[in-house]
Amino acid sequence: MIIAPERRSEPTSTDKLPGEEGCASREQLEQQMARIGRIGRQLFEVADCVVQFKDGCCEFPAATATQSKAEAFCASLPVPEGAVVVPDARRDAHLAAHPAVAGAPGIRFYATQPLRGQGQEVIGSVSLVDSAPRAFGQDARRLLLDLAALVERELQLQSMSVLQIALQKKNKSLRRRSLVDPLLKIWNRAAIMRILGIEADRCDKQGMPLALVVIDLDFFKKINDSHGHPAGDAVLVSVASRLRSCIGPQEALGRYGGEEFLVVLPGACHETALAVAERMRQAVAAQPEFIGATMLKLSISAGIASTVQFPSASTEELISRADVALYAAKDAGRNCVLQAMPRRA
Ligand SMILES: Nc1nc2c(ncn2[C@@H]2O[C@H](COP(=O)(O)OP(=O)(O)OP(=O)(O)O)[C@@H](O)[C@H]2O)c(=O)[nH]1
Repeated sequence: MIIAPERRSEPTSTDKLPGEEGCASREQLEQQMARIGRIGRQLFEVADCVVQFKDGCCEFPAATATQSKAEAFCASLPVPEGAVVVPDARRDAHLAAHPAVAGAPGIRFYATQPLRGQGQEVIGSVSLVDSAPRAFGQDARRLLLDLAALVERELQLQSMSVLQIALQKKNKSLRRRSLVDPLLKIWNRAAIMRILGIEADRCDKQGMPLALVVIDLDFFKKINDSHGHPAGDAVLVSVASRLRSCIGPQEALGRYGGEEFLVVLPGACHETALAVAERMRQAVAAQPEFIGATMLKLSISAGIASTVQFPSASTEELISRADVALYAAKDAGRNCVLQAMPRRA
């Protein structure tokens, strides 16, 4: 499915395509971890429940400047490979001399459960800290294991979100590539036709006119023949950019064929379309193009058709009417704009 982007005139990398919503952020993860901390505190009736991660293990900060005393205490200890329970830190050979145990804030109880990544590697821990010693039986140990599993599950969801963001980015870039002409950076034929269809429906429903302009570069073959295809490409790029500068954000410019362009002007009657096409003609003719030291005078011919003149015409018929006008402009000597005329009965 081709999706018509919101900005019609100039497809840029900032154009938002539908379905490009964001995913879970680091801020969301921090909120989830804070929630786990609250659950842990309530569940175990401890002063603190700290979730922390080893450096580089996830988006969550390993340590912050604003960490609490309990967080600083947990961060100062190595993350163990298995569960550790210290009912009274004063009686623990490793912790008794720790400044946060020997001095303020006087930590007594400490229990920690490692968090594991999908490869079973230890990536962090969930720890309980309290200022009173306490017993920590099998049920409590089981519950702490469950809490750790909950955190691990949240992290898995987060990494899936990160994957999803990467896929969305890739998808967006693929979609963009399928809509934009790689050389001229304007809508390609499929995209401009899709835009024309959408705008024609919208204008019809809202009782607005719609006009289109078909444009062809004059004597382009000569440029290719005399200066080579790459020089011809450069001329096309410059012409596309000049044409694009003549339209507004709700109007669309696309490459209809080799050196043929289609401009969709929603809400425009044929006078407006004539003015736009004339502006484009002047923008191309006003300044010559240089290929090295060689100066090239460029010009375009254009044909216009609008639903004001052809109220019941399909989009295909409008294009074909504008095409006829374009060929009349070529016959009239080129470098001019003509509008399609309804046939006389
Ligand atoms: N360099 C380059 N040339 C292209 C591209 N697409 C189409 N062309 C060339 O555009 C030229 C179009 O030639 P013609 O259809 O004869 O038209 P023209 O020479 O512009 O003459 P008029 O339209 O009658 O004024 C052909 O030589 C194509 O090869 C492109 O992407 N790059």
